Amino acid sequence: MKIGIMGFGVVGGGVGELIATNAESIKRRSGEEITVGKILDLRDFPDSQYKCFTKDFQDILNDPEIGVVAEVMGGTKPAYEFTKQLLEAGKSVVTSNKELVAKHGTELLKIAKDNNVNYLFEASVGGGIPIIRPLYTSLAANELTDIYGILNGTTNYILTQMIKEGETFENALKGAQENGYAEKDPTADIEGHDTCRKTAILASLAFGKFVDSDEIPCEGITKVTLEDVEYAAKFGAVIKLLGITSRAENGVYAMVCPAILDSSHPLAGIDDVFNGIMVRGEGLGDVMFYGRGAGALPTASAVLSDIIDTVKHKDKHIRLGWSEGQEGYLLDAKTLPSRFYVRLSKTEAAPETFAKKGYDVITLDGEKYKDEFAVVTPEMTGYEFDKLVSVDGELGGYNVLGKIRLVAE
Ligand SMILES: NC(=O)C1=CN([C@@H]2O[C@H](COP(=O)(O)OP(=O)(O)OC[C@H]3O[C@@H](n4cnc5c(N)ncnc54)[C@H](OP(=O)(O)O)[C@@H]3O)[C@@H](O)[C@H]2O)C=CC1
Ligand SMILES: N[C@@H](CC=O)C(=O)O
Repeated sequence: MKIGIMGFGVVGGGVGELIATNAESIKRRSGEEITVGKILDLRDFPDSQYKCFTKDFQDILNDPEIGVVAEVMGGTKPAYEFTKQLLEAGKSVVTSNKELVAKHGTELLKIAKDNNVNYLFEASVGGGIPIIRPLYTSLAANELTDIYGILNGTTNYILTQMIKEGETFENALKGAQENGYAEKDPTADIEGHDTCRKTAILASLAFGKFVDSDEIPCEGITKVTLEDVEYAAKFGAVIKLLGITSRAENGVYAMVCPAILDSSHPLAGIDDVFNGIMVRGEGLGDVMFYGRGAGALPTASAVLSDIIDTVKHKDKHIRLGWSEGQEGYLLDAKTLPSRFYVRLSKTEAAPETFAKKGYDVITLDGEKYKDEFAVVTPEMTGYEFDKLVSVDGELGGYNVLGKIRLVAE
């Protein structure tokens, strides 16, 4: 089977490398030889081992020998149009492009079904971690209830570099970019949009109905400070960017936010570019998935697994997907109860007033911390917390310097 590759960047380059390096084992596992027929990219690659580059999409679309195409170019334009045309032309498409899957997955999966081909996206969540396929195969017998995930390699790498190596945010981000972890526009990583897209894909697949990533409440890591990290550590906890989704009787909850996790939490020890996904099911209990969440070869490994699957399922549509979304299906996450960490500047009054009200109070030693302290509120909804912290950023007359949700389970 000949494949096409659209986009020869970090992931596309990794796909090319893995196909060349593991040709024998890929042939053994898929049942036939897989070779690269054409590669679409805007740039030239004179030093590449491949000599089949084109700048014209029609060359891939109209090549009858190409049965599967890896769309690893990113973004929705022109990836959406290209994917649609390929599926309609009877070619399977595999992708790492979570933005496209989150936005147009429902339609593209339907087009794949109508044309008896496949649209697979294992690499779209968790980089090299197998998570998409387990959700619709190995775990298919379970009613899944909750998913908690560290889903973005870039932000987990940045947080780890800042906390463990004392690196600045800017330098840590630069490192993530140099390693090929970050999105073309890293705003998507650090502001949480990438985690949001992955959370939406997991929620749609696990609970069966489309969840729109644009509607998921989303906060990134840009407001997290090293001071917050130190208060969390004194409290026996760590800070991680989480994507969370849970099934309820009348819909699903989903949110993306920095979260304070007790250091005994299964996700607390996941550092660097690694991702971790905890899936909970009735009967099943908890299952953990762990591995490299970004980077050329880990992601290419997931893309290749989909290519092999499509080759093994030639002329057969793999049943996978979710139904259309529905107004009101995504429930209001602010109604969920939680404890909240708040960092406050100290004025003349003492933190004891909070202790008396049932708050945990955290103080840190040293000159740097003499004019501030932190509290952890009793459990309350997001709405109750919003009321507690006034619009001008005060809690009980103290200036709020930072606030982060605690995630207990
Ligand atoms: N990097 C990672 O670790 C992971 C990435 N992903 C996803 O995989 C996808 C690819 O990511 P990544 O490889 O990092 O991105 P890169 O930017 O490294 O690669 C994308 C490649 O596609 C090319 N390209 C873009 N638009 C076109 C076009 N219209 N026609 C032809 N070529 C085009 C780009 O060329 P040019 O550079 O000239 O724009 C570039 O060479 C994204 O959706 C990303 O979110 C998923 C998991 C992990
Ligand atoms: N930018 C993403 C790449 C993989 O999905 C990340 O850092 O996780």
